[in-house]
Amino acid sequence: MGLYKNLPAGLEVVDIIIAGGGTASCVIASRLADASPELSILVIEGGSNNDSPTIRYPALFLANMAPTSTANTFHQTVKEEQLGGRELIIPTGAVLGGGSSTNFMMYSRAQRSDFDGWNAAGWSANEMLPYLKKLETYHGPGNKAQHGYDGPIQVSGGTYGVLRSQNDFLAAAEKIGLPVVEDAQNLDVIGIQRAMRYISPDGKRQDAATAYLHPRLQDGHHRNLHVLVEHQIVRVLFDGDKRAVGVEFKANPTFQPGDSITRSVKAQKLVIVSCGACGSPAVLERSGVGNPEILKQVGVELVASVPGVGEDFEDHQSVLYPYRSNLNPDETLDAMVTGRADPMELIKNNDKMLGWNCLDVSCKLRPTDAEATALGPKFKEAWENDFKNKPDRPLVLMASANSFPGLPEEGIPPGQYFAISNFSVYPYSRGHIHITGPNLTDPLNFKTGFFSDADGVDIKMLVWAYKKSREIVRRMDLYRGEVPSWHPAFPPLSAAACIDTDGPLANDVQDIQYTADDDQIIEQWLIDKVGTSWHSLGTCKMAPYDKDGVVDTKLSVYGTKGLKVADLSIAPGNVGAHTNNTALAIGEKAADVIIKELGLLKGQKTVNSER
Ligand SMILES: Cc1cc2nc3c(=O)[nH]c(=O)nc-3n(C[C@H](O)[C@H](O)[C@H](O)COP(=O)(O)OP(=O)(O)OC[C@H]3O[C@@H](n4cnc5c(N)ncnc54)[C@H](O)[C@@H]3O)c2cc1C
Repeated sequence: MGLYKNLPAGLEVVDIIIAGGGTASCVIASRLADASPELSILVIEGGSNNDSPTIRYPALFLANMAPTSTANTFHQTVKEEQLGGRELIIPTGAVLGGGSSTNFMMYSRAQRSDFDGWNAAGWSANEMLPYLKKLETYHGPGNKAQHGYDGPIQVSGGTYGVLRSQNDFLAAAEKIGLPVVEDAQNLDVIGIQRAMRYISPDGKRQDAATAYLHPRLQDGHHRNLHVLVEHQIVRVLFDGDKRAVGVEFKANPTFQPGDSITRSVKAQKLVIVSCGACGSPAVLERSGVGNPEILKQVGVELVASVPGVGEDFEDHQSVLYPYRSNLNPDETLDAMVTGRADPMELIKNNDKMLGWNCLDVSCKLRPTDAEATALGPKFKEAWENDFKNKPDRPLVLMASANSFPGLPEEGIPPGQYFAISNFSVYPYSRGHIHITGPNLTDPLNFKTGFFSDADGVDIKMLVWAYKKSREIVRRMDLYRGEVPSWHPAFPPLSAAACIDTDGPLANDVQDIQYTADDDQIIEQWLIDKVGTSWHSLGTCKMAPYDKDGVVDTKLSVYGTKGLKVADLSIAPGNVGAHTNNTALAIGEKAADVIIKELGLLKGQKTVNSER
């Protein structure tokens, strides 16, 4: 099997090197290996193999968020002045399969206007839909023409779900006029649906390493596909013609502390950087590709002046709100999260709850015109420019989770909780991520820029989301009040004050009337609490060079030869979705682009050659 912890002899020269072994990378490596058995491919992943129960069993996903976990990298930002000087922690996947191995498994696809808005030849929604279908075997409801039924990634409800809380949420949302739909993942529709997940019908996580790479590493038909784990890319190597000819890499000291040797491997045809939106800019900059001024400051010799590298960082900006409930212990993940249940026992008993991520409802929502107007003139202007005439564009995504949204060390009071996550999907704020030195150990200069938009529109998105989500929850039968320390601290006499109730509210629940003071309290709360949705993108944009672009529509890096970037960093605009699906689709599309460029078709069909 071609999976190694140390590079074996004989692999000093390959055809293609893929730097990073995450979501998009696993797709690209697998499709290229299918296209040509002669093509030698080496994936170099900084993290370990993904053979851990906390990855395989969906219900254990929060274990990967513990600060001691090696499955994620916990990037630290600079002090963000607009957030009261807070330093944020932004986790990204750091294991074979990348984010797809550690994410929360919410199945969610971008909207039609997202791909169309990228304005990139070959990447429109109609051109991307075949890739979205190719990657999945869909077990959910909806129009069959818009889903795939024989792809590597199984999308299903998994082995567990709580119908009572799903029905309760849907009914409460309908009471306030929100649209409930079968399938909000068909590119065109928004609304509230029973969640589908990257979980197989028999309850296993569907990460890209498990679904794409491992079967090929084991089937005996892909002998030229090689994967080196536990090694980090230092930089890409170029010849005098600015052609990428290989990479320098080192053992990751977390896994192999005694080895500090810098090694190199050569690529005869192509180097593909696929280290994610928080990793790819650093690899390019250490290689001499980036803004000349930044590279000069950090002592890296310039190879290609590409000022867009590391700019325009975007994420979805998020806050989670827990509520008390009358849910039963077998209706939440709280026992597992607090350590009251032993995961090893559940595994031994093949417990169905293991095939559950506790996120049962998924929502893509937008305000009415009147609600948009009530959020102030600047918000109204943004609404009219960017949302009003694009009815497929949600303002926020919301999900309901049957669990307390924290780790045991955060002191969860005993009980059964559910939580609402709210995040904005098209924020106006931008951040950046750059190196501060030429070495892997040099810290990053990373700023999310959350809530830094000049017109203060981003914060209003989350004000609207908070109020709307509370109105849904207050109409649910299982609602027993807010967990006050996790909600804005409204004064006790405010109509918005948190409550503790023994039963559901009476039938004729009226909307809370928030005062100007209440609104201010919400905004301050958001400044104090806003964090990541783990959906980083846009730092090596596919855009014209003079618009901060880093790659062209064939994913080739400007000013270089034989070098591509292929991961979520290339997304030139945000998506109204959790981002895993878009990363997988970028992988599928990138593979087709490369297969055609290298002339590997030999009678096989790529998606677009079928059209
Ligand atoms: C905690 C969390 C929860 C999420 N929840 C969801 C969800 O429920 N649904 C959803 O749709 N999306 C979710 N996402 C987002 C989604 O998983 C990511 O957008 C997606 O995985 C990004 O794919 P990528 O290929 O761009 O990068 P990644 O998958 O992050 O891959 C990058 C890879 O490069 C490696 N790497 C980085 N630097 C180096 C280096 N120097 N050398 C070698 N290797 C390197 C990393 O270890 C990683 O494996 C979540 C993400 C996280 C982190």
